[in-house]
Amino acid sequence: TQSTRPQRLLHAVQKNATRGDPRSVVKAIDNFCRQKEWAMNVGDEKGCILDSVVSEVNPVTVLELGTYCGYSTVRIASLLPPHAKLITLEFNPDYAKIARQVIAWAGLEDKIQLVEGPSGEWIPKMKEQFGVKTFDLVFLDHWKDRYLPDTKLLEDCGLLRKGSILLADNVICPGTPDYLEYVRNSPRYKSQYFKSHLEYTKVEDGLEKSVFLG
Ligand SMILES: C[S@@+](CC[C@H](N)C(=O)[O-])C[C@H]1O[C@@H](n2cnc3c(N)ncnc32)[C@H](O)[C@@H]1O
Ligand SMILES: O=C(c1ccccc1)c1ccc(O)c(O)c1[N+](=O)[O-]
Ligand SMILES: [Mg+2]
Repeated sequence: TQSTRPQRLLHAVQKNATRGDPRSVVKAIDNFCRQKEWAMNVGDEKGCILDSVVSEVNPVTVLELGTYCGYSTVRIASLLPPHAKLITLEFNPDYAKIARQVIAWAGLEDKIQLVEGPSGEWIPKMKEQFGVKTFDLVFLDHWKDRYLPDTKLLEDCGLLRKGSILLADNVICPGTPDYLEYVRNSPRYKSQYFKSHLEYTKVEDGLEKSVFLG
């Protein structure tokens, strides 16, 4: 039977990356996506911006919306301090299955909790199920029409505190116009755009970093 792209991406990790070495996993995926098959990981160019924001925030609690194969999950978790935790949400079981194996290859199971299911259902359960008070950093990278409703849900569930950072991928391509309008015009956020390119291409894209002001 024909393999899927996530399966081929996982095989490229198992073939080319060193077990327990997260940066080699990131490198192997970027090489696979540049040389063999494009895939919707945040990628190496926007990934460097992601790295700098993660290092600056030094978060203890991170929420990622949209795991896919775990590329950005591993990239973020590899920069977290010892007792920090990253919760990542993925509602496609086939993608989740691959991501668990990529995360295991990187040796980051202890820092990452992959939760299978839709963000709209799981965000309201964060406090009771995972003992989360608030998130220091949220990486939004799931379907683009969910960025705004899930941001409002995070606010309503009291999961953001003064200084929480939202970092959103793809605000230009494919684009998240309603989200962008909200975080750029709401008095409750201070936003900044980081110009870049759609992963593995020359098409313009960028990340929007928004600080919740409480
Ligand atoms: C662009 S991919 C994530 C890429 C990943 N962040 C990276 O950079 O490696 C988007 C993922 O979000 C998942 N997704 C979309 N909407 C979702 C939702 N409401 N809840 C959970 N997962 C969702 C999709 O199944 C898909 O795997
Ligand atoms: O929506 C797409 C998309 C649309 C059409 C074909 C392939 C992907 C996409 C493209 C780049 C991204 O960084 C990304 O996060 C996504 N996504 O699905 O969430
Ligand atoms: Mg993206």
